Amino acid sequence: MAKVLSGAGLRGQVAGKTALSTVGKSGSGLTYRGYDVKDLAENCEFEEVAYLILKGKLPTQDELATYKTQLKGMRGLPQALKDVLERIPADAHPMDVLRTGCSMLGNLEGEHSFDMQQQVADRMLAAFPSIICYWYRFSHDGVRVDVETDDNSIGAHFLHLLHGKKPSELHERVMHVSLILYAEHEFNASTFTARVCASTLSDMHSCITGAIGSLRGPLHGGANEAAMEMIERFTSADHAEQEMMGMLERKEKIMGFGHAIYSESDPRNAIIKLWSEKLAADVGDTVLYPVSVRCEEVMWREKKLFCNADFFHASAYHFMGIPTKLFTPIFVMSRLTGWAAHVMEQRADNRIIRPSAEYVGEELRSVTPIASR
Ligand SMILES: CC(=O)SCCNC(=O)CCNC(=O)[C@H](O)C(C)(C)COP(=O)(O)OP(=O)(O)OC[C@H]1O[C@@H](n2cnc3c(N)ncnc32)[C@H](O)[C@@H]1OP(=O)(O)O
Ligand SMILES: O=C([O-])CC(=O)C(=O)O
Repeated sequence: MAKVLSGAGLRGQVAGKTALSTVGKSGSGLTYRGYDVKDLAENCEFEEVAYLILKGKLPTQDELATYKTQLKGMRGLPQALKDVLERIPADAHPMDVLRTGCSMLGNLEGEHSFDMQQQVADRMLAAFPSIICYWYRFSHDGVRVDVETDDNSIGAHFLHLLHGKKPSELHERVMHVSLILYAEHEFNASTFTARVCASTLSDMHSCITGAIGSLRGPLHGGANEAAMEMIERFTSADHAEQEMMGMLERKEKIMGFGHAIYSESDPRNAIIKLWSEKLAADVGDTVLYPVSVRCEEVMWREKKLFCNADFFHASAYHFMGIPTKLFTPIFVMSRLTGWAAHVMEQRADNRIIRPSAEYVGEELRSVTPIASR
């Protein structure tokens, strides 16, 4: 059954054109520049997909090697940015840290001309894991990490900085898959934020800073953290079922379920679920994965609501030892590619985005002098 795409929230309204992705249109559900996300997640590294999204085609072996070398060389952070990160308290939300980090980078290395847009996007792609881990390790462990690692991928760079050691092959592969799944999703709220900002001919850092703010909310990217906070309260699958039934009765919103566009499933879920299962076996988990599966069963049985991309990401990240509050920043490290490509697409065929509002306020009236009010 197709989802009714109308009503509030601009649902179902075409707000522009894109050649970047299709959501819920083709049989496969999600495509990036014509490639099925499942195909990409099975056969590619994240850097190949970033190249596809940002530069328009899948790279050759040589192009990929050059791109990865280029990104590796851009991992360092200017001292002024490190100084700012060191002043942000440990109890700040990491999404706020990234928002500030991105904005500060824009002050230090601004996009002075749109000719710089590719280079600016690549720089952010390389620097965001450094920003988040530099702050996290300094504020939590008192360590000033050397962010210029020689890791072969963005995911490995992130895990290495976070844990102080190179990740296993399994963890590096899961990071590739996760970053691929989160990379691009048409006119979702954060991407639309970036495009609105781009439509004023603003700079890339402003567009991305705004998008980070939109992604932070629990109805969007923040749902993976909210899902984790929920599932870790459940001690068994039966306990999960009992609690979920109560939440549904109380008409509470359950994070990690439902979608604005998809009607029956989110194609990213089956992929990350499989990796979560592998990671559960790897760490010998007997609680969190069965709890997650039961949540999925209950929500479908009771409400015909399905897991979106965020739900099984929660357990997968947890099994890799990633602290919950860093879940949504990983989403940023990936979606940055989609945001930046949408900014470029908007700029290439721009008209300022300025919709109209239906006025529901007072009729015209005159001002009563202040002494008589
Ligand atoms: C990567 C991502 O950003 S994916 C989305 C991540 N967000 C979440 O997981 C948050 C939880 N989910 C939600 O809040 C919603 O499903 C959204 C924001 C994703 C989509 O919102 P909408 O398009 O407005 O949802 P939709 O129109 O399908 O809702 C239909 C009904 O199902 C309910 N519903 C939808 N999702 C949920 C949920 N997760 N838990 C409980 N009820 C839900 C709605 O409240 C609505 O009920 P109503 O008609 O009585 O008001
Ligand atoms: O498309 C949406 O509304 C939300 C989403 O799944 C995403 O941004 O990945």
